[in-house]
Amino acid sequence: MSNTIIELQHVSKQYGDTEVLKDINIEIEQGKFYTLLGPSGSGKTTILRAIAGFLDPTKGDVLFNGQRINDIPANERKVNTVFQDYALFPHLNVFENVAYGLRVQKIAKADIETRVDAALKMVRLNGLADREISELSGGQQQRVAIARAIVLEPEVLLLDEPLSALDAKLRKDMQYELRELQQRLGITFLFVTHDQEEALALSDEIFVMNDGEVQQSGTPVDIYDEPVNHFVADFIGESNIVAGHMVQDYLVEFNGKQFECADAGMRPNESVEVVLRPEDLDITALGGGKVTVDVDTQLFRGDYYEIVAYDDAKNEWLIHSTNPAKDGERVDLTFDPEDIHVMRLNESEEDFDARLESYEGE
Ligand SMILES: Nc1ncnc2c1ncn2[C@@H]1O[C@H](COP(=O)(O)OP(=O)(O)OP(=O)(O)O)[C@@H](O)[C@H]1O
Repeated sequence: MSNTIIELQHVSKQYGDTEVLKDINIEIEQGKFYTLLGPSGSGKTTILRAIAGFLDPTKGDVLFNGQRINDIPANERKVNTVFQDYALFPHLNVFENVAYGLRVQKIAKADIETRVDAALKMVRLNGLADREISELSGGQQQRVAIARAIVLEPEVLLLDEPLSALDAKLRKDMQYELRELQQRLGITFLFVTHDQEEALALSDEIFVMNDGEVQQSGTPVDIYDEPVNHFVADFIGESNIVAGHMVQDYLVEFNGKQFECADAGMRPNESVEVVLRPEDLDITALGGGKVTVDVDTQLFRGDYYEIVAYDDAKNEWLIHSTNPAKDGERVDLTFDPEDIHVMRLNESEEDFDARLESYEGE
C-alpha cells in the first residue's frame, strides 16, 4: 500500500510572464521529514502555499491521500503552517495563542485545556502558559508557533524557514528539537530552508530547488554523494568541479590524465563534469599522487587543514587535508576511484536514475 500523503502532479505557477514553478512533480510519504532546499526565489514558499491552499496553481493538481484538493479551502485542509515570523498574536498569552485554533473550531473548554497542555508539554513550554509573548525569547516564541500548529493535530506540518530568526547556537539546539519532535509525533514535516547544512542534518528526504524546478530529490546521502548536476554539486557541500570527458565505462579523463572511476553509461568521448569533494582529497609529496598542484593558502580548521591550490591549467582546488602544506609548495593530490563522481552535462534526474540503475550492482 502506498504511504503517499501529498502529491504534486505537474504543478506550475505563473505570475504575469514569469513561471515561478515549472512542472513540479513530488511525492511526500506519511511520517517522514522532508525539506525543500534552494536559494532565495527558487519557489520553495510557493510550493508550501500551494499545499496549504493559500494559492491556486496555474496548472496541475495537488493531491492529499490520493484526493485532488485544488478546490478545498485552506482552513479545511489537514495541514498547518509554521511561518518564518511565527505570526503569533502579541495581545494573547502563550496559552491563548495555542488555544486559538481550537476555540475557532468550537472545541469544548475542558478539551481545549487538555490539548493545549499536551502541546505545550510537547515543545517543553509547560509552566509558561501564562506568559505574554513579549516576555519570551526567540526560541520560546518559535516553540509557541509549533505548539499552535500541532495542537490542531495536522497530518502534515509545513514549516517555512522557522529557524531563520534565531542566532546560530539556538538554531542548532532547535534543529535537534525539531527532528526529535517530528520523530516523536510521527507526523509528516515539510520544512523549507536555504541552508544546506540544516537540510542535510534534519531530513529523511530533500528536494533541491532552483529557478522553479526540482533539480534532484533523495536522501541527504544520495544528494551529497551523487549530485545529478553542476547546480546540486555546487549548492550542497563544497565541491571541486572539473571539466573532462569519458574515455569508456569506468575510465574518465581530466587534467590531462586518465583515471579509474565508478561511473558508466556515457558515450565514449562524451564531455562530462567531474566532482571531487574536498574531504576526499589529500596531499602527498610530488610524484606520489594523481594531480599536481601549487599550494596557494592554508587555514588550520582544528581537525583538518583547508588548503587552496592551483593546478597547471590554473583550476582552483579546495582540499581538506590531514597533512599540512607550505604556501607555494608543489604537491600531488591523492584520491580513490570511488571518490570521483562523474556528471553528464544537462542530464535530467530521471535519466540519471535510469543510467545509475543500468550499471549499479553489476
Ligand atoms: N504574489 C507574487 N507575485 C509575483 N511574483 C511572486 C509572488 N510571490 C512570489 N513571487 C515570485 O516567485 C518566485 C519564487 O518565490 P518563493 O517565495 O516561492 O521563493 P523562495 O524559494 O521561497 O524564496 P525565499 O527563500 O527568499 O523565501 C520569486 O521570484 C518571487 O519573487
